Amino acid sequence: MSATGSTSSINHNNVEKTNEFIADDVTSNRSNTVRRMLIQEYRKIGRGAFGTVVQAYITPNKEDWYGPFAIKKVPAQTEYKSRELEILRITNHPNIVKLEYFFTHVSPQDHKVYQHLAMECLPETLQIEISRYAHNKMELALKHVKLYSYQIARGMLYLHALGICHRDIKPSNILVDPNTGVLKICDFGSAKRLEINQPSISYICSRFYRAPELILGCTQYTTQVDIWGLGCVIGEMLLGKAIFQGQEPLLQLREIAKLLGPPDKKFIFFSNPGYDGPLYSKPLFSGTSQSRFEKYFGHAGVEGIDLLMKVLVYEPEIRLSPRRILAHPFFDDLKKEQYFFPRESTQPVHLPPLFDFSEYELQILGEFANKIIPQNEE
Ligand SMILES: Nc1ncnc2c1ncn2[C@@H]1O[C@H](COP(=O)(O)OP(=O)(O)OP(=O)(O)O)[C@@H](O)[C@H]1O
Repeated sequence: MSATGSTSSINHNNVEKTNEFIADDVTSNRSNTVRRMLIQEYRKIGRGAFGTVVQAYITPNKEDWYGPFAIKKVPAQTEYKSRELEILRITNHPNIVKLEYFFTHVSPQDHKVYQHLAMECLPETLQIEISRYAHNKMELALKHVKLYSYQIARGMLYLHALGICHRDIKPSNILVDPNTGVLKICDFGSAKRLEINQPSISYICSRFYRAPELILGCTQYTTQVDIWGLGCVIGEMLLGKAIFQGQEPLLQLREIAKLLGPPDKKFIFFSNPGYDGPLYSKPLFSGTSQSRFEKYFGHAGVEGIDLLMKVLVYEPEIRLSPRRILAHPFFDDLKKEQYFFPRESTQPVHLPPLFDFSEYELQILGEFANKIIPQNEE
């Protein structure tokens, strides 16, 4: 992992740099100090709708090197309002990607100003991890599914308590280190602090992971839209592919109805009284939705199926909250065992810290803390 904020021990001189420039206003997110620094970029590690992400090291004096960082570059002035910097500056949690430095720089290519966010760098995304297993016709071990799902829920517990809704939960926005089992939520480009009675746009979130109320055009949604995304991500880890693959926006609801059954008319009305799209009110399968969950997610065991059935529900108020998810028996194994086996490894590795809750988290958890923290850690 990265030697962030301190001198890097990694010899990156034998890796070929792709770009180098000086930035005058590099602000440290930890200390708020502003310094002139040299930035050396090594390779592109991501490209998204709004910008590119490169791996880079930075130095104030060419002797002390910091990094590697993942530097996300996004145009500084656009019509689209990104609250990413604002949100990353206030978050501090083991399951949220850490912002280390930020600065602006004019691109020599298009002469536009780009915001640069230098974050801790993790080796992979959950999307790559899932597709690697699927490609080899293998399943992600249930222990890994539990480990990753738990950490996403813990990150959400923290974000949602701050009122922050991520609004784009999907496997490519979840970073993982498969060797240590550590997971961090990234990409706060769509995130927003939701306020009661303040409308927000419903056209957010990538299609396969959109909560039903968003599909219906609800503008008074809550942070529970992220919980739907978490359910989709858990399902995808179990199945090896996205569980609801609608070919167009409104067909997405049909895919959901194929697993959950038809949406209730009341739910549709409360989501958006003006909705005039397809209702999918006829059952699309025979038998119960429980039997559908069992068919698709049988290998998640009784507890896994129970958790998914309580997370993937139409009504956001009934969908489990992050603390109820953390307290679900599906995660009991993580409390009992101390080790896991990373992919293709026969050497057990200590699980990352999962119960080192801060005072703030303990406050949010309230009486649930007793159900979540293993007895021997209290
Ligand atoms: N801290 C990081 N460490 C390692 N890789 C990262 C990091 N941050 C981003 N990436 C990589 O860059 C990709 C794009 O990053 P990000 O999702 O933040 O950009 P985006 O422009 O909002 O993308 P999208 O439009 O796909 O949501 C990620 O999917 C991931 O592969």
